[in-house]
Amino acid sequence: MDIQWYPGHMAKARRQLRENLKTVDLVIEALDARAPASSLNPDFDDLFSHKTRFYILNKADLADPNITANWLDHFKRKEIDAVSFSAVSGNIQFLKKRILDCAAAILKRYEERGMHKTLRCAIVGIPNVGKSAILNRLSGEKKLKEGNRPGVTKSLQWARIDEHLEIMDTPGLLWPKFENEQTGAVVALIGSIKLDILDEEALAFYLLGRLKNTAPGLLKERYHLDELDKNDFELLEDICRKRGFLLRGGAYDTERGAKTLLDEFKNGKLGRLSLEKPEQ
Ligand SMILES: Nc1nc2c(ncn2[C@@H]2O[C@H](COP(=O)(O)OP(=O)(O)OP(=O)(O)O)[C@@H](O)[C@H]2O)c(=O)[nH]1
Repeated sequence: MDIQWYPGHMAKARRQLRENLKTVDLVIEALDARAPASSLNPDFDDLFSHKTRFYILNKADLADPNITANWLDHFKRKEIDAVSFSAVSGNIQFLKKRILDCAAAILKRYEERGMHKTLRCAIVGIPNVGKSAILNRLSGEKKLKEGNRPGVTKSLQWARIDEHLEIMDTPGLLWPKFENEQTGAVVALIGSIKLDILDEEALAFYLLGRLKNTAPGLLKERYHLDELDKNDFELLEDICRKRGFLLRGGAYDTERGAKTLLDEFKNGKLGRLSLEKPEQ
């Protein structure tokens, strides 16, 4: 798989974001807790080099909780303020407090100057990590459109959370070229690239290879597989057999099998799984 994915609207959104940065006190970077390394846009180091940054490892409900805890330790050691969260089930008051705590020094400076200023944040991240979902939870309203596919948010938009906090939602931003195939595959697996531009079967084989090693029990259980000691194509055929995915003439519909495996992983149907550990 040779993945290159940097559509024009992202370049435009990046430009607009840069132009609006003056009005932003704190940058909140939403990562996918299942893949904090690959969902960390390396371009942000340059874009936000002069800003205070705060990481939210979102979709923690889908990730392995022990591995997420290791990631939080990892960021703490690097002196990066980070929190794990689930926009589906997380405690929103806790998240709000952590954001305000992270910006305490900024707020103190405003106070010292006699300004009682609302904290202005931008929430940024690669597509589909849950930026709009987090914002909707924070504001207590479903103001912003969400969708389990990349590219739902198209423009910058401010949302007032309360008298202390305003947050700007931003379109998902990737970077022009993935440094290796693995990053591209992981970004695709968490749903941040439109899958129709990829070879879905190749991605499904990659996922099967990973799951065989990291979560054999969950894989067997979900697809009622008796044994995993086979090549990835045979495993995909086994999944098709168990699900009854057959083409006319009796051949296995591996395209459908691949699509199903990828969708079920993306939506957390296989259980709580992480694709990356900090020590890797
Ligand atoms: N399970 C789970 N699903 C989540 C969570 N946060 C968001 N989602 C789902 O993930 C999908 C993407 O969420 P969005 O809020 O649209 O993501 P986004 O980062 O704004 O996406 P773009 O507009 O493409 O940049 C939606 O289907 C959400 O309901 C979470 O913490 N847990």
